[in-house]
Amino acid sequence: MSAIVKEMSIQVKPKAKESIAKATNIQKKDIVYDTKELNLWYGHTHALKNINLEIHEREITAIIGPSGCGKSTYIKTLNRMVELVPGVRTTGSISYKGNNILGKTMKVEELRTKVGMVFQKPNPFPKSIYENVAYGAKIHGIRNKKLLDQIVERSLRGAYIWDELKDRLNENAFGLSGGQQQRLCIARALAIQPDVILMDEPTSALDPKSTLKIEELVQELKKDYSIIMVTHNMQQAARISDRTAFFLNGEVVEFDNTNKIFSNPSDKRTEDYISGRFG
Ligand SMILES: Nc1ncnc2c1ncn2[C@@H]1O[C@H](COP(=O)(O)OP(=O)(O)OP(=O)(O)O)[C@@H](O)[C@H]1O
Repeated sequence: MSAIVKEMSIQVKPKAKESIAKATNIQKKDIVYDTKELNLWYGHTHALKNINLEIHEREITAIIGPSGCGKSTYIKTLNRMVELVPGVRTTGSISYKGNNILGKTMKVEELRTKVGMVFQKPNPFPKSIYENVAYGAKIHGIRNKKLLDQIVERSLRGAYIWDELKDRLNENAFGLSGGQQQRLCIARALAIQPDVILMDEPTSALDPKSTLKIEELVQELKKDYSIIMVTHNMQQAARISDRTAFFLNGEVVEFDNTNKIFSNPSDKRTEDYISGRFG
């Protein structure tokens, strides 16, 4: 086992034996997304190849792998955002709570009310803090001020940023720090009361202190939400996720409990990647 794998396993230890036992015994939870034989092409580029993955509810699933291996493409299929790219074609199925979201009968708007998304760079709207969080509710027709106030407070509390922002609700969101903006974006995602939160490298633009806050927040959120997080930061995946999928060249090389992936991966390519031998 390489030094980095060892170092990572030290981080996921502290009770190596116990954690491996836990790894093989991870609690059985319901499946939120069941992806079967998913293939995706951007024109002639075969970006996802025969993906089979089960995402479990109220867990953090990390998606890791080198640049260009299909991580973002995969999570963007889960809310069908990938279709915004012209010329995208898919085969296979992704079942969300039993319904194939790639099927013709799936109502995309309905799906997106269940699936919030947080991006790499915080992307607040050029509006007040309040308006940022109330936005989703307003476009769903909610006009009642009292109800909107409640949604804003509940969502900011959910993102653990209410105390910091409660006296600044009418200020422009652009005046917040990067870390605060990202937590505001998480609050905005929570405001639509989703089941699932997709996160595409949510901390890559943040300093270590803000990163830590987001990681703590994400761990709190998994009590109520299923979270799928793309990350380039393997220590982060090891620290906070329950399961990890390692993608390479559009394929899933290995998908397992995070403790197992980082302490005793089954595939040599996984070990090489987490040891820093490539990528
Ligand atoms: N809009 C697009 N049009 C054409 N090809 C695309 C598009 N988006 C991604 N691709 C291609 O699909 C493949 C997977 O890209 P994707 O962005 O999903 O990878 P990634 O693992 O998220 O990469 P990174 O870690 O660099 O963000 C790459 O070959 C990429 O060039």
